[in-house]
Amino acid sequence: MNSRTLKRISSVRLKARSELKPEEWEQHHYYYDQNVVSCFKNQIERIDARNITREEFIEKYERPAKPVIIQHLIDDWPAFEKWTVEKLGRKYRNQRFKVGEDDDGKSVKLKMKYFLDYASNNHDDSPLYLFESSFGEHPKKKRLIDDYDVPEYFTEDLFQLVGEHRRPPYRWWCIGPQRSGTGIHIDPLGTSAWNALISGHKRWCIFPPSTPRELLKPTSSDSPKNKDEGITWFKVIYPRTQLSSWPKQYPCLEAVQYPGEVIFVPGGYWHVVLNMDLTVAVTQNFCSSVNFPTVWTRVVRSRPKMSKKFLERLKRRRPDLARLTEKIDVNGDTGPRSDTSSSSSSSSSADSSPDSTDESDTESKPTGNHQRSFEKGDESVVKKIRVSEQQ
Ligand SMILES: O=C(O)CCC(=O)C(=O)O
Ligand SMILES: [Fe+2]
Repeated sequence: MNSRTLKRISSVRLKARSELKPEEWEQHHYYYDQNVVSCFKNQIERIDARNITREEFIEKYERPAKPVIIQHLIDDWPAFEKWTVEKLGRKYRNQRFKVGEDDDGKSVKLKMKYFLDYASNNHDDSPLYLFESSFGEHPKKKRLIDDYDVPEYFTEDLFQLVGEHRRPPYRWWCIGPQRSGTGIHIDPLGTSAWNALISGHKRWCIFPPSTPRELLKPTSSDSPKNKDEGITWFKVIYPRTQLSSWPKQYPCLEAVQYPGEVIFVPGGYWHVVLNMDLTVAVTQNFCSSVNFPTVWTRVVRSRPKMSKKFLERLKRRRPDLARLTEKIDVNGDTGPRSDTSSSSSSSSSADSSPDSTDESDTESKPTGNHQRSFEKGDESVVKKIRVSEQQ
């Protein structure tokens, strides 16, 4: 690493992971372990988008909630030419991108030129991960939007109805150094996701929604300072999933995602990701008419203000779904929540108080050393909630 880079990285490391002393970033020597960044499993079904229409995809995969890797869905994206490390380093050289959050929930940012130097020249156990959700609102970074299109299978996007400024964050542009990743989690608000890989390789494990969190989540005794990191999961939990004693009803689906492939993660599924080499990807979460009943329940419970606006817009634009909300029992069980704190099963005050603000939201998108929140505008809110959840 260049000495300027090192200087910037030292300061960013301290802000993004205040619990780690400088020497603790490399304490496990994972850099020297080739095993964790290798994978020969291929347990997630693959399909070729050239032979499957949107309607077929919805009936065969989205409705039955089947995880699947889709080939040839994004072959025409300009991103394959535009998002090479060289070109990104030139076009966005001095733009600052989010690589983490500080203890107050504020974004920690780093210029592209420093991040790319760090990404290819660090020995960290779980390196910083560039995970940017607000590129759409930024004069220069918003040029990234021109380089991809939402794939045709995923074009229904009901949160669009509440407006760009009111909807929860929904798209993330990601550059992951080797060994960086996303700890085990369920995506927020019952949303499903697609994740499109432009370059590099991602190792995925996916588990059914019914898998008990106690089986899947590393604890502080497994790894006192790194329990939420993707690599920690692969070191600590993954080996257990491969034993004959692992419960058969919670199968581990493991696969490598290759460049050009899009993975579909249905709402409610647990998933964990490790970047096997330097990756560039874009991912979006969505509410469609298929996952609408679950998402609606979650929105009413944790974003009461947004749910009112959502219903108002649905009445005008999707009266069928507006009528459907009357039949949904929002107090019923919708399976595991998306929060990651092991102690938290309590519901937010929003559940019972219609006047409470959306700030009581407990649905965040927390992963590894980057916490992706589903809150817009005030990132500190999420941190506040996460703290209060753990009390
Ligand atoms: O590519 C990754 O790191 C996984 C991202 C993910 O699961 C998420 O953003 O929810
Ligand atoms: Fe996710």
